[in-house]
Amino acid sequence: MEKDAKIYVAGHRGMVGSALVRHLKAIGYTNIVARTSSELDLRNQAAVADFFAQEKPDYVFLAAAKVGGILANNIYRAEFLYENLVIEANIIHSAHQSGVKKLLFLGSSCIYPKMAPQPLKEEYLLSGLLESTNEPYAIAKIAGIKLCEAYRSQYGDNYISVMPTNLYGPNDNYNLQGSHVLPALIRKFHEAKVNNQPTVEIWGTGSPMREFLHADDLAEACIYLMNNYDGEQFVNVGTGEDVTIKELAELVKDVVGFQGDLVWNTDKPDGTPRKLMDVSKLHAMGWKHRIELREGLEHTYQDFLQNEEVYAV
Ligand SMILES: NC(=O)c1ccc[n+]([C@@H]2O[C@H](COP(=O)([O-])OP(=O)(O)OC[C@H]3O[C@@H](n4cnc5c(N)ncnc54)[C@H](OP(=O)(O)O)[C@@H]3O)[C@@H](O)[C@H]2O)c1
Ligand SMILES: C[C@@H]1O[C@H](OP(=O)(O)OP(=O)(O)OC[C@H]2O[C@@H](n3cnc4c(=O)[nH]c(N)nc43)[C@H](O)[C@@H]2O)[C@@H](O)[C@H](O)[C@@H]1O
Repeated sequence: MEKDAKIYVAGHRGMVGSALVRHLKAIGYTNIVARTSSELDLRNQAAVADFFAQEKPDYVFLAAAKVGGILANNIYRAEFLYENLVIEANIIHSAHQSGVKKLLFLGSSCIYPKMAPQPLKEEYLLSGLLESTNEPYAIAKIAGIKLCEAYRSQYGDNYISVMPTNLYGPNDNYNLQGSHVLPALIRKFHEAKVNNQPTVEIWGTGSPMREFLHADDLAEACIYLMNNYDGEQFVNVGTGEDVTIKELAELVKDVVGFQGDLVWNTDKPDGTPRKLMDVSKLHAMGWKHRIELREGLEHTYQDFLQNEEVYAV
């Protein structure tokens, strides 16, 4: 990307979008265009088309989506499918119509079959049934990958797709009903500590395994790929290391300093048993994550403490 290029970050206020804006500005990209969802509802096809016709961005990072954890995905199935389909379709098509040079679409590790071999290689896509709790979201993300492939095939558009693993970091979602596990545990252990509660409830059995990448690492990887990768094949982005939910809970308990006990609520779903990304393609290109989980957790807990009144609404 040229330093004076006009870069549109869709979803710039979100965890990933805000990390992208931070990193882009830090390395000298200052011509960044962005709109909040109240300024531009990306579900509105005509409004998106008008925005692209007016702004004509050179590059697009598509980090806008309806995002949530296992419970939200399983409850709001129609919203997760419809909103993510419409947002990605509107942006990808308008990018084509306005002549965007390059677009990076953000998918998710949930696109892979529930029981695929581990670690997950990009070629495992569509080789088996999906995890039911987030199938709508996964189908929308797979459609986004296929849209980018189809616009490249038919029109020659340079649209690439990135599949991140579970993410965490500043501006994460700390709403206990809608969030992912890591921010939920930070909030639960913190509130139990300050309120002297004897126990903290953790969902599921604790046996599923998850990989966690800090949003700052993801932002760096996305900028790296936007500047260095023009391939059709989507690319996994992760750390290549995972932990059980039980190990994660013990780690967050220790970082937060909660002294009580864990209580497992097995009425809540475990979801996919494991979804460890094979990141050998990305490593072969020369990029590797830098923030290890414990260090990332310590930074993220400090960020939570500094922004609790905003995050813990
Ligand atoms: N979080 C994860 O663990 C994870 C893992 C893998 C992949 N991803 C992917 O990474 C991307 C970013 O995720 P995130 O965690 O950063 O999500 P997030 O914090 O929830 O941010 C999503 C952003 O999308 C925007 N948005 C949603 N609906 C919109 C609409 N109708 N019109 C305009 N903007 C809309 C929101 O804008 P406003 O703030 O202005 O409302 C928000 O800033 C998504 O594609 C997600 O699927 C996330
Ligand atoms: C990356 C995301 O992965 C998501 O799957 P997934 O990792 O299971 O989503 P999470 O909500 O992070 O749940 C991961 C695991 O943590 C357990 N867990 C334990 N305690 C909690 C808690 O308090 N809150 C939450 N949320 N989980 C908890 C949960 O049961 C599940 O086994 C997909 O639903 C999304 O679509 C997206 O793809």
